[in-house]
Order: sequence, then structure tokens, then C-alpha cells
Amino acid sequence: MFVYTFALVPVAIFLLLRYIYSHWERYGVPHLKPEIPYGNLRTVVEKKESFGIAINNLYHRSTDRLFGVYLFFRPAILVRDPYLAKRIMVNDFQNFHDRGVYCNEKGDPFSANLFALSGEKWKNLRAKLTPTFTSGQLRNMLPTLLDVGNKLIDRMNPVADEKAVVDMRDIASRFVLDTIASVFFGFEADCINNSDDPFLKTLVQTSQRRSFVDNIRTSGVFICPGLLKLTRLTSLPTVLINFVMDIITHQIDHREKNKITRKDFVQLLIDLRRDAAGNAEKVLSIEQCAANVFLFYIAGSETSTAAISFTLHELSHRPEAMAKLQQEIDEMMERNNGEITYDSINEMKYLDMCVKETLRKYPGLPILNRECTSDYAVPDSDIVIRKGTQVIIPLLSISMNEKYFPDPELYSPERFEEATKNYDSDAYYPFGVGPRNCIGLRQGVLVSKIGLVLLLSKYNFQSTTPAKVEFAAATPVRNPGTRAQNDGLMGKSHFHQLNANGGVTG
Ligand code: HEM
Repeated sequence: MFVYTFALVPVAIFLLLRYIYSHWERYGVPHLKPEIPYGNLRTVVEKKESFGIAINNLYHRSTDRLFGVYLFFRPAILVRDPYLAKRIMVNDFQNFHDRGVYCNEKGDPFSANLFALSGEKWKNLRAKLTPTFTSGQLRNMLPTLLDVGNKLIDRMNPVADEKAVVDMRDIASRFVLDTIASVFFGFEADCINNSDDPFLKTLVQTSQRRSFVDNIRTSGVFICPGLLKLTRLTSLPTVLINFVMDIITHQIDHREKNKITRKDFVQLLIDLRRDAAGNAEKVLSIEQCAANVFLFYIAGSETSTAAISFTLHELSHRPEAMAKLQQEIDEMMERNNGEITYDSINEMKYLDMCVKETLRKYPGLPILNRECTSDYAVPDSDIVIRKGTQVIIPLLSISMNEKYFPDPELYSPERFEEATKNYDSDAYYPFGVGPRNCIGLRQGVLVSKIGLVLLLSKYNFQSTTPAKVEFAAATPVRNPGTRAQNDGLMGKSHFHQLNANGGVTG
């Protein structure tokens, strides 16, 4: 009897897998053939490709507007048509208001952040946090950002004097981290100068650890939320949760007790807490504050670093574009007596075009995702996307498709010139679109622009790496707002100083 039962186990598993992998066939949706037990993600498990690049390659294996794939055991729809994708994110948002990533408010409160929350809970939190990201608030934060900028220049000057080869991605990342510490965590870190800074050591190194357990965590958050529930792992290591909780608890307690104010995000959270005091429904707990501050670090650090370093990389391979941008910066500085103001940053058209083009060629997130929250009949098709289905929008593939962006490999800020516009604006959404788009987009763009203006006003960059960027095969998936496909690619840039009136030496 025991032998028979034992023999039945593999048969039951086989039948279950066959059932799982016949999902798209049963629903009559065109799909790619899956492989047991990878679905369509074998290359990710074999560490040959990151998740973002694997999705990009699946995109090229079909010509359908949308088709079915399997993210391991999870059926998902990959939307190739950028107009349908936009419609899903904007007009038909009511059918797709969630992301369907791991979120466990009770057992793992740090996972219940703005990126992961669903339905009404997301809507309420988004409404609370939106006023903290207005242009007025950013304007107030500018002096804090420029203080960090001064440290960046102090760090770069001696390197420029030596005409050394340095890793500009690393330097840009340290600059962005110091701005995040200052603006979101409320204290001054010194990642630019100190590799042992606790912010750099604990936060960055722990969140970039890639042990087996860490890989289960990241895959669990994005690809198989059930995995975390099954293994009872939290989405983040305890050491990281404690580190962030300690900083935020101290900052909020200290300022609330001593009536200290500072122009930063922690202050805005304190104001929100004060305004909602006495209303348990509305008040943000310290844990909620900490979970979201951590999310802002995750969402804002790699994305802004990538925007700065990829712009430098591309400009170093197009010296005439670099010179054009430097001229615009020099003229702005001259008009403002060498000062950078919020308005002057926003007036620079070519700078804006460069950042736009960088975000096209290297979007901060290679994919966007939504969960279908009620059955959706796809317009002009007989396909119905069923409630609970994961929907993937391959941002990188769309941005690199010549149908929407002619000559996509060419780095051409000019394609965003208003008068001679040479791209399809309905296929361009590097920050997502609709109510669930990036809440920090202005902040990310501002920090990236400040970094670029400071660096290009003083130095000229040359790259030691080829123009064509090869994306490293990385880990399954990284956290929200990071670029798995970016790992270790930006090599080193050699740079030398501009002379006093801004002309290029050497
Ligand atoms: C250049 C920099 C940045 C880029 C390219 C970027 C890109 C994105 C993208 C593509 C999304 C997904 C949007 C969607 O699904 O429709 C997103 C969401 C998000 N981003 Fe950013 N981001 C950047 C900077 C930041 C910064 C500085 C913050 C810090 C506050 C931030 C916070 C968030 C949050 C909280 C979400 C989730 C919003 C929600 O679900 O309501 N991002 N970002």
C-alpha cells in the first residue's frame, strides 16, 4: 500500500504541473511554450540573464499584441502593444490598480509600502504622501541637495587635478546616497568620502547581498509572492529593518520632543503625523514611515545613479553633445552669477532632452507590472484578461523598438526637440503613467540634473569603456526602483578639468 502511495506522488506532481502549464492553452491565449519547472525563465535561474533582460528576450519571441508567459509557475500576460499598455495604466486603471507583488501587512509590516499595497490602502497612502512631493517641497529641499553637491565637487577636484581614471558610477551612487540620507532619512551621511559610512555599509551592502536566502526574498517579492508566505521569510533581512527603524524612530522622536524642524522629508512626515494626531485611521505609524522611507531609498537610489552615470557614459561617446550641454550650463551659470536655482535647472532644455534620452535607452525599471483586479476584455481582440492575472509591460523593449523610436541604439537627445520631435510620445513612459506612476519622478530628475550640472560645469569626461553597454547577467530580480540589468556595467570614466571660462582643456 505504502509503495503504491509513494509511486503516486510523482504522478500527482506531473499532473499538477501539466495543469499549471496548460493555463494559457485552456484560456485560448497565444503563448510561449514553457519548460518545467522554469516556465519561461530558465535563463534567469541559470544566471545567464537578469529578469529584465529575460523579459526583453521573450518580447522578441512573439509578434502578437499580447501573449501569455509563465514566470516560473505564475501565468502572466506580456503586453507588447505600447498603446494597450498605456490604456491599461491610464484609462482602464480601475481594472489594474494593483501590482500583485508580495505584501503582508501583519506578518511583515515593512513589506506594506506604497509600491506593494493594494486597493484602498494604496489609494489612502498615496493621497497622504503625494503632497510631500510637490515642486514647492522640492524647491525647499534644493539648498540641502546643493550642500551635498559641494561635497561632490570637493571629492572630484583632486581627482581631476591628477587626471585619474575613476569609476563614475560609484561616485554618482555615493552622491545620490548622501542626498537620500539627507532628504529622506533626515541626517547627513558622508558616503562620498567615507567607504565605511554606516549608511553605505549597512544599507547598501546588506540590500545588495545576494546569498541564496536573499535571492529567495527578491524572487518572492516580485515573481512568486507565495514563496515568502511558504518559507515564512520576511521580505528584508532583520538587520536592515532594525537599521532603518532605529534611524527613523530616533529622527521622529527627537524632533517631535524637541520641536526641531528641518527642510526635509522626515519633517513632512512629522507634519502629517501632527495633523492627523488623534485619528488612528489617518495617522501614519513610525513603522509605516520607516517602511516608506526605506522604499524611497530603494526606488530612488539606483534609478537616479543610473540616470547620471548613463548620461555621462553616452555623452563621453558623443563629445559634440557634451559640449552643447556644457555650453547651456555655462550660459545658465553666467546668467545666475554662478548659482544653481530651482528655476534655472528647469529652464535648461538640452539638459532635459539628455535626461529624457538616457531614461529612454536605460529606463530605471526594465519592466512595469500590474495585476488585473477585475476581468478585462481586451479592446479589438477576443482575449479576456482574468482577475488575478499578472500583466507585464516590457518598458526596455518598447523604448528600444524602432517603430516608436527611430534608430533606437543612437543616443540622440535631439529626438525630444519639440519642433522636430522624432519619437512616439504614446510609447514613452519611463516613470510609468496613470495614477500609479512614479511618485518621486520630480525628485529623481532634480537630483540627477543637479549631479550632471555640477559635474559638467567643471569637468570633461572621457570613457574607457565601449559605447555599447553589455548588461551583466545578474540576480533574479532586484528591489523596486533598481535596475537588475545594470549591474557592474559602467566601468570607468577618465575626465579632465575644464579651464576657468568653461572651455575644454587637453
Ligand atoms: C530617475 C529616477 C527614477 C526613475 C527612472 C523612476 C522610475 C519609476 C518607475 C518606472 C516606477 C513604476 C511606475 C509604474 O508602475 O507605473 C516607479 C514607481 C515608484 N517610484 Fe520611482 N523612479 C525614480 C525616482 C524615484 C525617487 C527619487 C523616488 C523616491 C521617492 C521614487 C519612488 C517611487 C515609488 C514610491 C514608486 C511606486 C509608486 C506607487 O505605486 O504608488 N522614484 N518609479
